[in-house]
Amino acid sequence: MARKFFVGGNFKMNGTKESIKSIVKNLNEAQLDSNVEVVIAPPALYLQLARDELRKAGVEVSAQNVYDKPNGAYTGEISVAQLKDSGIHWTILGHSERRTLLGETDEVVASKTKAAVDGGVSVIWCCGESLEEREAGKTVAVVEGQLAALKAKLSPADWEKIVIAYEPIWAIGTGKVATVQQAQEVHEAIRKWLAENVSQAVADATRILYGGSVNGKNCKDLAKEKDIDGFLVGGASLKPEFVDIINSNQ
Ligand SMILES: O=C(CO)COP(=O)(O)O
Repeated sequence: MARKFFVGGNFKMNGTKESIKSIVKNLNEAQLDSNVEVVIAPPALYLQLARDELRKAGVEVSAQNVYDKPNGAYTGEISVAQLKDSGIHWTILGHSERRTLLGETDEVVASKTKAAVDGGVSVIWCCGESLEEREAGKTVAVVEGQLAALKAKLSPADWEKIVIAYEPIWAIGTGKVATVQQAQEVHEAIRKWLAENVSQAVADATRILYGGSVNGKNCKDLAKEKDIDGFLVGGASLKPEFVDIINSNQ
């Protein structure tokens, strides 16, 4: 079954009104492969701005995080309903920066993912191992543990709203991209896990993105791999080369 190539731009805590307008203008004017689904994830404060400025079919705006409670006394948080109310239908969840810097556990990430999906917001769910875990030969076990915590909270139909992003922590923002083989190996393991633990249909349909120092130069080789269905891009999504990454599967 053909999986539509997917490219996400995670701006993280970067950008100003001016720079985000300029990135969106660049996308509006670019020639983008129409077979690719694109989402850009600016900081929460600029979600509405990005949405208002976007004129491009096939490009959507995503949050970088959402809370799992519907409303109430949760200072600083944003609910799924508030995203929907602002026309935002995607969120990233479980990014390693939130897991490591903000202490989000597998269970918290799973609970937020469930809340998003239940509220009709699709999720780019991130997983990945640290350098220490990779060197100890634990990569697949770590990722499978993260997947198992997610599965515990989801019903089988929920997986339709999930895109998985495999982001080895040691490759994020370091310029140290996983080799094509390293990435493909983990993507294949994730797909196998889905087949064995959820269903063959979900394994066949779920997009698995690679993230970690993807740029305009290394994207084409990675995109050729059979289990790499797109990218989650940090630094390079703020630059004009993001267009080359979007078009890397042509
Ligand atoms: O964390 C990432 C995307 O979510 C990857 O970041 P970089 O592309 O900057 O390495």
